[in-house]
Amino acid sequence: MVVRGLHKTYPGTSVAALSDVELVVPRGTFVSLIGPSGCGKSTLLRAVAGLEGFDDGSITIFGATPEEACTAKSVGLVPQAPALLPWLTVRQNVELPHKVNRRADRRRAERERKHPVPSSPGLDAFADVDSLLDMVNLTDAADKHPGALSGGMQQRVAIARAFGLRPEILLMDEPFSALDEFTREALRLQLLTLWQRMRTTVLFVTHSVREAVTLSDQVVVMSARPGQVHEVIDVDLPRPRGADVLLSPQLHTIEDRVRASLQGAWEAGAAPVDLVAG
Ligand SMILES: Nc1ncnc2c1ncn2[C@@H]1O[C@H](COP(=O)(O)OP(=O)(O)OP(=O)(O)O)[C@@H](O)[C@H]1O
Repeated sequence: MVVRGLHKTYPGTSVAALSDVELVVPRGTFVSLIGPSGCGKSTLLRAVAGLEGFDDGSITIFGATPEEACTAKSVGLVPQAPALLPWLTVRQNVELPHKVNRRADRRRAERERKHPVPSSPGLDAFADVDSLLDMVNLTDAADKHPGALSGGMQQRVAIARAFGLRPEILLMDEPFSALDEFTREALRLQLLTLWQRMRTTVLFVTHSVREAVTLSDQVVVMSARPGQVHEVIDVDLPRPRGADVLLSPQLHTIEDRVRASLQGAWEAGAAPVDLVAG
């Protein structure tokens, strides 16, 4: 996925939400977006999803425009609040998109024949709902309705459903932000395990440095006013990332680099553009 020179100013505002944003998310990688509040992370994600127009620049999702990718159902979105259908069970919620869109399933199978996902020998197993539910520890809750689940469990259902559709790119907009820290940590590790099996291309918005570094191949630090890419930091930690990696000094060193970059990004955007001019 490639973003070139993206500009976006919301009607009625004077400062650009996004200005000259450049971003490359290589196929099969996990990339996080992090930055101060208001730097345009959600705007960028929504533009990639085809939900938000932009004034200038381009977005190409493995050869398609966001609108084409949306029509082809090759973009997945996991929002902050899991959008589950309350009258369906967990299993039915995960199965539903396959039932209503068999054509997208066929397109996906064709795409995966052309671009086999690396290091995913067990990928086919995850097309089946039982394996997906098992991966997110929801086997025992398969026949329950969302109302009977905790917030963390509901978000796991949404994540299983999104990965099960195997989109070309999965956009995740702070999916754990409403959860307590303990649940968040557990879900982060489950997402890490799931992703390491599936290798779906992911663009992930977060406010958590720990989350970004633990999960990602690259962390994109954004600055605000206007929203721009401040720095791209490679997370060259080995995968799979087990306890040895997650507790390693290297991980803490990268976290410190991201924190320093965030400080620089905050300082870069701290003086509002219109005040600087005055
Ligand atoms: N619908 C809108 N109309 C006008 N301005 C908007 C709209 N949506 C967002 N903005 C502005 O665009 C800028 C970027 O907002 P956006 O929500 O993308 O930032 P963000 O980095 O996702 O913020 P946060 O981390 O707080 O979720 C902000 O200045 C915000 O006020």
